[in-house]
Amino acid sequence: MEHVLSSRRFPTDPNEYKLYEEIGDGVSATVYRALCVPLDILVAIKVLDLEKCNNDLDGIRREVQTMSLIDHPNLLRAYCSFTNGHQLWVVMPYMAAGSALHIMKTSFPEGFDEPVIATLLREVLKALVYLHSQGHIHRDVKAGNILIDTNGAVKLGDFGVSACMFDTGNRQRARNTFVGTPCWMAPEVMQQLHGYDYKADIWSFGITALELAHGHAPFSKYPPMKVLLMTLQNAPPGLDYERDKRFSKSFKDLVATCLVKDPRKRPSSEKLLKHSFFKHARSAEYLARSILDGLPPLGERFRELKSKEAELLLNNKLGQESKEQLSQKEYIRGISGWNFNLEDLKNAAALIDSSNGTCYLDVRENRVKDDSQEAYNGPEHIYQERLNHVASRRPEEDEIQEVEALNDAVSSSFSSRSLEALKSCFDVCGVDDPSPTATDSRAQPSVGTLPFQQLQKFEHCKSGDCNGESLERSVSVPTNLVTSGYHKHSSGSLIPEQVLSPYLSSDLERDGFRQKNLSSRNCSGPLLFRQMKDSRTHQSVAPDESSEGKIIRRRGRFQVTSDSISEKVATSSCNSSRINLPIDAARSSPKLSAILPTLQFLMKQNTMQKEVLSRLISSIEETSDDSEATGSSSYQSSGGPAREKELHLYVLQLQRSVTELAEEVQRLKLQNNKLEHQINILSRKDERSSTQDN
Ligand SMILES: Nc1ncnc2c1ncn2[C@@H]1O[C@H](COP(=O)(O)OP(=O)(O)OP(=O)(O)O)[C@@H](O)[C@H]1O
Repeated sequence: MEHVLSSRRFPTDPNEYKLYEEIGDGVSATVYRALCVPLDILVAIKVLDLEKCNNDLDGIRREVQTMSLIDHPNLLRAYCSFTNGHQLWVVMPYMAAGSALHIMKTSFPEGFDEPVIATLLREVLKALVYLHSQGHIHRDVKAGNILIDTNGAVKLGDFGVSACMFDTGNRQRARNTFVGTPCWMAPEVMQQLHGYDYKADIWSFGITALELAHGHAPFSKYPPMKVLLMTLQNAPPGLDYERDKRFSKSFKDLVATCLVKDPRKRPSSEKLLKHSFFKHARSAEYLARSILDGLPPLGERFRELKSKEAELLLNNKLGQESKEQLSQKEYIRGISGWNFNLEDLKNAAALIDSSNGTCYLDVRENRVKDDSQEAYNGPEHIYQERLNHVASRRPEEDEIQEVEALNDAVSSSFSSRSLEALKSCFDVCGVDDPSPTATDSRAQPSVGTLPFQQLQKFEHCKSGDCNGESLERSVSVPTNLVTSGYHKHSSGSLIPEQVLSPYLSSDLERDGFRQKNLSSRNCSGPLLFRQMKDSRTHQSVAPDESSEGKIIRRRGRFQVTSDSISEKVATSSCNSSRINLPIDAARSSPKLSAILPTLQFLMKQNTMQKEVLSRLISSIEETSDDSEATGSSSYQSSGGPAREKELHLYVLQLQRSVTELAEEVQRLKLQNNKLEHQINILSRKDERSSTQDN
């Protein structure tokens, strides 16, 4: 049926659709049930406000193309997409039962039974196997994105047109209102120390399994900051052998297999599909029978959820909203957003109420404690948890220290922008377009059918400075998708040096790949600024013209036009697209533009020095331990007091070095904080001046 539908031409004129009720909303979009009038087919239309994401149309175009190449029965693809005024409409199959999250919220608040979970997860996993084999990372696997049709068909949705936007545009401005809960995010994505790859989806898959089992994701009641710290510092969540008696050993094993902190130790999606747990999976009819029977219509359920949310908002306005409710509200909205801002998180940290005894940070061990987490952990983790558990409440000074330590932990865990993480970012396109050719993606018919011209027009009108060449550049991007599976692609705006190829299995391969791709990566999307790796980056973004490509400055972002784009320039353009601060500053004052790169460079240096010093300290400590051990044995054998004295002196010397190094670390930390503070002031100044300009 779907194949028949997809071979039909869906109109790209909004007047040909009749919008009915709202059936969903996310961070960036509202989804409606609608009728395609000429075809007399019910569809779902995702409506995105392009005006709110003024700086990533290129990303959207790119994703529209990517989406055109996706074709799998378990993936929700688009019939077509087009602009309507300042909106982007994405027309897709209507999944009448809604998302697994909506179904749970309505009828299964405690989670589904195992055969249902196995059936849902198997279908999702099939979609992931396909995506990964195509070189994509979904990055937003969660119950809210598992869509179900009335016949029990399951599709993984949300390729995050939204995500692109919120990486760079409105999200950043609106972040105080919409900071998602990072419950599904893999630790390596949060840290961004060594990059991440398709294994990040496996982690999210494991979290989704827990979500389907309990009715909510682990830590979902906590504010984002706490979730991040718990994910990073605690043992991975899991099914508890006591609490989750109703689940089989194989389910527990599946979850434990996915939720391993080291991504290299997680299985591939293909391997996971062979897990014995999926023997419990049943048919689509079974699913329809067991969870869809008697469900109220989707629109009605959605309205109910919205009114719950409105209630929470009202409580919030009255000043009675607890942090827990806040987080829950975001959860109900189904926000996951791999998109975080350090300041938001620090603010969230400041809000953490450690007095309730449920969660606190052990300053000595730098770990977040959570009474509830035990419930999620397998027995092997519980001992560790117990070790860290401090039963009594602590005095107020300790609490202040906790927040400071929390901030410290965050600063050391994340690079300054590492939490502006990435989200899945597929867009959709007309499925009735002929396949694009491998050799010339510019000739892709989707460009014609899809509203690239409209998007281009839109962008042109908005910015008034686009010469259209950048459009061509973006159009050429997905060629490698078609030509080879060995190119890496993620479903969204990536940090290419951070996102690793799904095909690289060993560490060696990964490292080699990362090295290689530092210079040769595809930079078509909004990328994270690689801090001061190349000081020319800054020089190249300042002028409006460069020798190697025309750089267009647009609302604090830069774009390189296609003519004679060298990779270097493209890289700097992409990178600079994320340097909100320096670029904004540059716009308002040339002096600031001169200072900021230096400040950032210093910050980066400090971080690096901190790392080197920490390594030095630990190696000195090791040496010191060794020498102590050797010392005592030689003392026993020789019994010479001279030797003892010598060793004692040596130990003292080492201790002094350690103290000095610790002081140095402290000094650098302080310096770092000052710099961060200065940058914040400058950025605020800049914001003020740009508001005045406007
Ligand atoms: N094709 C569809 N049929 C039925 N319901 C849908 C469909 N697409 C989306 N929805 C509903 O709308 C909700 C929001 O859609 P979607 O996740 O695509 O928006 P979003 O802005 O990208 O959200 P987020 O970024 O928060 O995940 C979904 O959780 C789902 O409940």
